Amino acid sequence: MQNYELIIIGAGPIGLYSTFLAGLRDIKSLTLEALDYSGGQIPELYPEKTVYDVQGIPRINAMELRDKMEEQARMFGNEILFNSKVTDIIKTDNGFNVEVNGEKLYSSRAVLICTGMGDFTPRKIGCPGEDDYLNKGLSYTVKDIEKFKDTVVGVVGGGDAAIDYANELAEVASRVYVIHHSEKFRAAEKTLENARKNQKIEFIMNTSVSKISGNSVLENVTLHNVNDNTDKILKLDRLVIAIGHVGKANLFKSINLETSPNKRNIMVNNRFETNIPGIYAVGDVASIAGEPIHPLIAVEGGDAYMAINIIKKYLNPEASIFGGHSSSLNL
Ligand SMILES: Cc1cc2nc3c(=O)[nH]c(=O)nc-3n(C[C@H](O)[C@H](O)[C@H](O)COP(=O)(O)OP(=O)(O)OC[C@H]3O[C@@H](n4cnc5c(N)ncnc54)[C@H](O)[C@@H]3O)c2cc1C
Repeated sequence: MQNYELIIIGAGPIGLYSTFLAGLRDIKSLTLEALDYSGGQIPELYPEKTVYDVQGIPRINAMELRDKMEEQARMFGNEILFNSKVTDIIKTDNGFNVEVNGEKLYSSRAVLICTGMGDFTPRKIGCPGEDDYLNKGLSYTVKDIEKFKDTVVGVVGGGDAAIDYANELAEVASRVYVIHHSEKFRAAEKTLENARKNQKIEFIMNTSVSKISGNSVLENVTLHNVNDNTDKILKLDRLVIAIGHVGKANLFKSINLETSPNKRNIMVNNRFETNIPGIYAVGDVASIAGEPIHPLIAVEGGDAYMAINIIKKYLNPEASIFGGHSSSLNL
């Protein structure tokens, strides 16, 4: 069995930054990622978008940012393994055994959980036809925007992902319908305002999709108005269902990590410690002292910096909590 000081679970933005920071603090770490690429939500949910709110980078394509984060993560040679889904964490006398893909074991003294929103299982509507038209006009994300050129698209949802997608799709599609089951939105006000001003976007409120139909590809959706109980058919070329993901924070059966009431976040204190000594959590998966963290790369990157310094002190009580300024290094 291979031994490490620290095992980092997840190579999303925060797992990648934690990997770099572990190298910076001279911690022998292994990062385990379920997918066969890094970046978490970036490649899965918004590869084509521009990011504006990372310190010192006025604007950057999300995938370019991911590439730079992976380059930074590899700076000190800390290992990253893909296709390695952590399926269990088992407490031992000296730390933990970490089970990958149901069998292979690695051991470490500490574990940092950076599993974000989990393994990206999309939440389904659950209506007839949903499974039949997957990848035949129906998708849960927008990965290749060119495929939507000159099409009529329906976007289901009222959160950030749905309204972001509607704005993005309106740049290439001929018409975009936002189909939302209520009158209230969870999306950021500015994004919603932009969508409302866009002539190509039409909002269909208080409406759910009750059936998806077509021949070899998706052609129609049946819309059910939840207020007056009427149905109507809408002709579409494509449908994007963006109503969130089914995430469960603690998938590790041998340890009893404290989670939020909805089971989507792991509870940590302001030192990013979970209820199990030696196991830490940071990034979108963590909830600090019961409060949600701002789901932002810059904010959670700062948290990862703190967490790694705290882990350094846990691994070596003689070490200083502050590792010094990176500008003093001569790399
Ligand atoms: C549409 C959209 C736009 C956004 N725009 C911005 C923006 O402009 N600026 C900004 O700062 N933030 C933005 N965000 C938020 C930002 O992407 C997240 O805050 C960030 O991705 C959180 O990183 P993370 O590493 O905690 O989690 P994630 O990105 O969710 O990554 C978690 C990783 O862990 C892996 N994983 C999960 N379970 C396991 C397991 N058991 N074993 C191994 N690996 C596992 C997953 O495969 C994934 O790669 C946006 C998010 C969305 C959805």
